[in-house]
Order: sequence, then C-alpha cells, then structure tokens
Amino acid sequence: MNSPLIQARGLIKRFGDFTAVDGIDVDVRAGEAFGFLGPNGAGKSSTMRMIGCVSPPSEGELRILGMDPRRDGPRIRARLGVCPQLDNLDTELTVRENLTTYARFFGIPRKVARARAAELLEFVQLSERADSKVDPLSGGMKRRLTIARALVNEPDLVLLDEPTTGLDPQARHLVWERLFRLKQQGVTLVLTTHYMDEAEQLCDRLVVMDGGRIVAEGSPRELIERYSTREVVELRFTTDEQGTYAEKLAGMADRIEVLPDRVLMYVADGDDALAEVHRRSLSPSSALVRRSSLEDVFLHLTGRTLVD
Ligand SMILES: Nc1ncnc2c1ncn2[C@@H]1O[C@H](COP(=O)(O)OP(=O)(O)OP(=O)(O)O)[C@@H](O)[C@H]1O
Repeated sequence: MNSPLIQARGLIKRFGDFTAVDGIDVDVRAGEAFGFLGPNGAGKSSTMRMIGCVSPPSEGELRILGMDPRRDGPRIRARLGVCPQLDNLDTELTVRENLTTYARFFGIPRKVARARAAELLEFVQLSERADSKVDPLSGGMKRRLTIARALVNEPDLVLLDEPTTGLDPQARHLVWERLFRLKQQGVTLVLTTHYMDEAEQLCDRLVVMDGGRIVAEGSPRELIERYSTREVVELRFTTDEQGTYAEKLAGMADRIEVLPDRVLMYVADGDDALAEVHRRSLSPSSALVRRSSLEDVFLHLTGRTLVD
C-alpha cells in the first residue's frame, strides 16, 4: 500500500488558449496532509477539480487511488470526500438532513446514515444544531457542516478547497483543530490555501504554486530552511525613503526585501541585527523580530507577497 493516492506527471489544464495548470508533478501518500499553497489564480482550484474528477486534464498523467479519472471517475468519486471552495449546502434541509440526504447518493442505508450523521455532527461540534436549518448558521458552522458532509462516505481521501477562506480567526482555528484531528486519525487530506499560516499549521508537505507551475516543494520547515533565513527583522521608517534605508542595511543581512510599507532583513539572529540597526542610528519608527514563515519563502521565490 505504498503507492501514492494521487500521482500526477506533467499535468496540464488549459481553458482555450490559457494554461491554468502548466505541467505539474505531484505525489500524495496515504495518511499525509498535503497542501497546494499559492496566490489567487495560481491554478490550485483547477488542480483540485482535476483530482476531484470533475474537470478532465488537458494533458499529462493523473492517477487517483490507483485509477484513471478519465475512465474511472464515478468509482474514484465514490471514495473521495470533497469540501468545495464555496459551501453548497442544501438550505431547504436541516443540518442533519444535509448529511443523511447526501449519504443516500452513496447508497448508504438510512439507519447507518442516521448513526453516521450523529457521529459526524458530534465531531464537528454541531449536534445541538442538528434540527435547525442551514441559513441561520454562522460561516464557520457551515464550513464545519460541509466538512462533515465530505466525511459521510468514509472517504480514503478528503479534498478541501480553501477550507477557511472568509472565516474570522476564531472560526478558522476551530476548523483547523477539527482538520488536525482528522489528520491524527490517519485520514489523507489534500487542501488548497493562500494562507501561509494555514499551510504551516496543517500540511506535512506542500507545493508552492505560482502561475500554474510548482515553484517549490517540501515540508513547511524544509521550505523555510531552504529558501529563507532563521529570522526576519521587519522595519518601518517614517519617511517614504525605504529604498534609501534598504541600501544602508544591505551589508547587515543575508538578503533585504523592500515592500511598500516595510523593509525586511533576512538574518540568522534578529536581535543582533536590530541592535546593529540601532547602533548605526538608522531609527526605524517600528521594528519587529520574528521567525521566517512560508510567506518569506513565497516572497523569495516570486518577488511577491502571497496575499496582495
Ligand atoms: N473555467 C475556466 N475558464 C477559463 N479560465 C479559468 C477557468 N477556471 C479557472 N480559470 C483561470 O485559471 C487560472 C487559475 O484559476 P484557479 O481557480 O485554478 O486558481 P486558484 O489558484 O485556485 O485561485 P483562487 O484562489 O482564486 O481560486 C485563473 O487565471 C482563472 O481565471
């Protein structure tokens, strides 16, 4: 059972003349949480839709659970759990009915479906809302219900397209916590996100996508080690002359990035570097020392920030 659950080689998706996914190679192994990280338009959803067998690849090889989506779409889909980018819950039905009705599509007997719905509602902390309609639920509750629905058929592979986009911080943390539990139970998760903190929290391994291509691959820690320094000093100056200051800082860091609102110094030891900044009387209006993140990796690889 060591063969990957998802294997893509030279996978391409075109829409007319436009290439949304431009020849990517991906292996997802059983039990891991795998992420596609990238900004809007990077090609993440197009990739997920091919993996979900709802959008045929234009070119390249794709195998899901050892099968070919072009031939075995329905058999593959029966073993997938899908949480789409936008919740498409049935607003006419109650919370519980959203699960039991969905279970019928998989031919799950009514009694089993009811028991499973109760278990899943417990898991996503919605038992108390079982008989309420979907509309009055908060965004976070709807997301959790969509996740529960994706688990109704006890899938081998769960696909989550931007699981926490649009949620407030507290609701995001609750979703992360549930997904983390799933991961602990050995469920294979594949998710897309443009939040680097989400990728860092949840993903064992990820690919960074930009413009339809994979620009880096590894665990969050490996990527940070490979493409960034241990620490970053963020400096803001009162004048608009960040560029001038950046020149003065150049020799004091491994790398300098000048953003519209701040200058980033990439260094091994942030406190040392900041002390040197003050010694040279460069007087930033604010300064912050932090660990490198996937955001820094993305900036290094593409010259842009993830969320513009
Ligand atoms: N059905 C379609 N027809 C034409 N172009 C499309 C279609 N679907 C996606 N695209 C284009 O393909 C590119 C990649 O889109 P995709 O949705 O895969 O990106 P993404 O990384 O998931 O970004 P987002 O976070 O915005 O969903 C975008 O430029 C998008 O406009």
